[in-house]
Amino acid sequence: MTRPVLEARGLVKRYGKVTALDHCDFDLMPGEILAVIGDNGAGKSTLIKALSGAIQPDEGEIKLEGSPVRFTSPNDARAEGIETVYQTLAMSPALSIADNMFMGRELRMPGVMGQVFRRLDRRKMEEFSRQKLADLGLMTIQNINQPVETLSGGQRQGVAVARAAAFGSRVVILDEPTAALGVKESRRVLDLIQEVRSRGIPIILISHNMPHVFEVADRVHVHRLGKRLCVIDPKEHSMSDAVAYMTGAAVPDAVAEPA
Ligand SMILES: Nc1ncnc2c1ncn2[C@@H]1O[C@H](COP(=O)(O)OP(=O)(O)OP(=O)(O)O)[C@@H](O)[C@H]1O
Repeated sequence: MTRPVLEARGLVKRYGKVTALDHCDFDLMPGEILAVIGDNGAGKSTLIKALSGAIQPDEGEIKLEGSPVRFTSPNDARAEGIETVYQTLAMSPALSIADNMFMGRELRMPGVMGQVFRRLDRRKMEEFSRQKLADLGLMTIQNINQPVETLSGGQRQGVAVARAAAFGSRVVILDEPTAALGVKESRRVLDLIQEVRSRGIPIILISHNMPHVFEVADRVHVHRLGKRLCVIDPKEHSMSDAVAYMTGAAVPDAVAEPA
């Protein structure tokens, strides 16, 4: 049996009287795009926040490649190769694309200039960013020193996904990456997601957009009332099945377990 890259058992997260996660299980298999779908307030964002260290669950266990982990911040998860693009993009609009790519892990100049004077190695950072954006086919961005605020919504989303793909050596998590994007821009982001998967990096995709989910996902985790209701194969279920499961209009007859 293949071991999950990232797994969780019995996650519980309470906010006062609200139980956002109610003994939630989760499995992400190697090299897959796993979509997480569910109604508003079902607990999807809370789940990925727990997996990415943005919040700490009250109960339950998370394992990365079989070993228990306890992330106390997103930086802990990033250090383990788990990169997340949250719904709020967390970009600095006035800074350049290159600066945004590196936020929090800037490259310093070698020797005294870097160690004592903390001078950034801008040339290296720009070169790296240019290469990563080119690798992902983001050729529409002309100038790596362009402030992020001058980019279109789709290009910004592209930079955020490229940043996650560049540093997410184990897992890339995307919370609603195509929300608020036009048709063309969404297409670009969906292509990027598939490009990341083709490099062997598994992706968790949270989305309300069923056509997008059914186009790219290998498996679909249906989340309802704070827990995983079932995992379905999008080739064997229709979009209306998925919507019926997540809203409670129908109950799945078999719960598909990970391979
Ligand atoms: N910081 C918080 N404080 C209080 N309640 C919270 C907090 N974060 C989430 N919740 C509650 O937990 C529940 C799950 O929220 P969550 O954002 O995880 O749902 P979701 O499935 O991502 O929803 P959506 O699709 O609307 O983004 C909701 O009832 C929400 O109000």
